Amino acid sequence: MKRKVGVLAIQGAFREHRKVLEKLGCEVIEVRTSSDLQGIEGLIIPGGESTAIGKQLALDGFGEDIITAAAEGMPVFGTCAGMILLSKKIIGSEQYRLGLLDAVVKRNAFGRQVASFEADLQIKGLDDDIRAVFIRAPYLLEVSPEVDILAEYAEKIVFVRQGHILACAFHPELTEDSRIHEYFLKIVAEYQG
Ligand SMILES: NC(=O)CC[C@H](N)C(=O)O
Repeated sequence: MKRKVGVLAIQGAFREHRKVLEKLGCEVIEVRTSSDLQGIEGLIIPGGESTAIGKQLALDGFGEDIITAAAEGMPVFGTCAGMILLSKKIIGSEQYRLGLLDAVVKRNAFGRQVASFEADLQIKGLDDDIRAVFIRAPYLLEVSPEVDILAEYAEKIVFVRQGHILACAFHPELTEDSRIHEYFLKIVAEYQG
């Protein structure tokens, strides 16, 4: 049986995530409304523009339904804008957020000069480095003790796991290396059997 994984498809890099998940043998559901959440075993929130995605989540209880599904055990993986949307607190912004990750996030945090860059990251639990693509990336300023830090770049927190919630500041869907998605699928298997 194929794993059924949802990708939030409001705005941003959802097609790229879809491709990686399909390559890994998943059935991919593009999630645009609450009813699309039915039957999915995990959800990816892509990079893009967190304010635009958040505005849609704030409508018709869509975000609340994602929070409920996560509370019932559905793993959620947020990348870049997705990490912002998962965080409990966004510095300097009152925009909508899901708050599933006990962390404080800073948007566009690496500054204008280095708005986009690539770096090799050492990831906890992986043998070889990952080439990570950062695009106007956020980083986490603070995390609670329940949050496991999986990678840092320039001493900033850029990849974390809190139980079945996974978040990274970079774009794992833009490189050929699919180990980050595989890591998420392991969490899905762990929580959904
Ligand atoms: N590549 C991205 O997802 C950038 C995130 C964007 N800076 C935001 O705040 O939403």
